Amino acid sequence: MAHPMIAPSILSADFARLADEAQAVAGADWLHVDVMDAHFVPNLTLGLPVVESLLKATEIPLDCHLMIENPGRWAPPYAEAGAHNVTFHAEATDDPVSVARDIRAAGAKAGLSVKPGTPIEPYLEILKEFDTLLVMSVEPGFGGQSFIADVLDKARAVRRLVDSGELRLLVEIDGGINADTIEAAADAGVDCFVAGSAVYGAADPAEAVRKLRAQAGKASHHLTLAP
Ligand SMILES: O=C(CO)[C@H](O)[C@H](O)COP(=O)(O)O
Repeated sequence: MAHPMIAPSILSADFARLADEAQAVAGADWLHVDVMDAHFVPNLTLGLPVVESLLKATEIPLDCHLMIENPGRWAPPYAEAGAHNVTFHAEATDDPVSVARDIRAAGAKAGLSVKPGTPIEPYLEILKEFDTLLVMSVEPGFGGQSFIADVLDKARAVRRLVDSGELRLLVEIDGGINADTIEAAADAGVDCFVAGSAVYGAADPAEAVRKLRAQAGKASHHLTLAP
């Protein structure tokens, strides 16, 4: 049985010390990299050059979350650079399937993300083209926001399809994940938990990763897929 996966979000890290901040969470499953373009979301973070440098600085697989417009243009280079996952937003493109195929062809896992207000039903048919569904549990753009529990219905719906064998992908959640919220998300069938402030705001980020993973492991749902 695979363990619950924890993906610390570098949005809450010190951007001047990213290599050290990656080292500080050495036991994490993935390092979640928030790419924001100040258009799709009202914040600006980092882009491909920083991801290329991070790839040289850490062995942790990079989970690149593109909160950007025009992912068809910008997503494949992250895959070519060596990112493990390249996730883009359903709301940012009219043709998510071709973006997913381009990401996979460039050698990465493809992820689809949905904002809290975006229903999952219109996308269920195309999820077979993806390796990960990233359910946003805050409005994308900023760390440190409160968890929106309503989105767990989307995780439950997709988990049912995975458990019944109709889909094969990881369910990931991002936003407001901490000691108070992670068990509810795990119970809903989430496989991978992104946590920014709960990890990098802790005195010992590596210990925070271990504690969150142990807490998620207490939930009734058990993973069936390896990462
Ligand atoms: O994608 C994000 C925001 O758009 C971040 O990954 C997310 O909010 C993590 O931060 P926190 O755990 O503090 O909520």
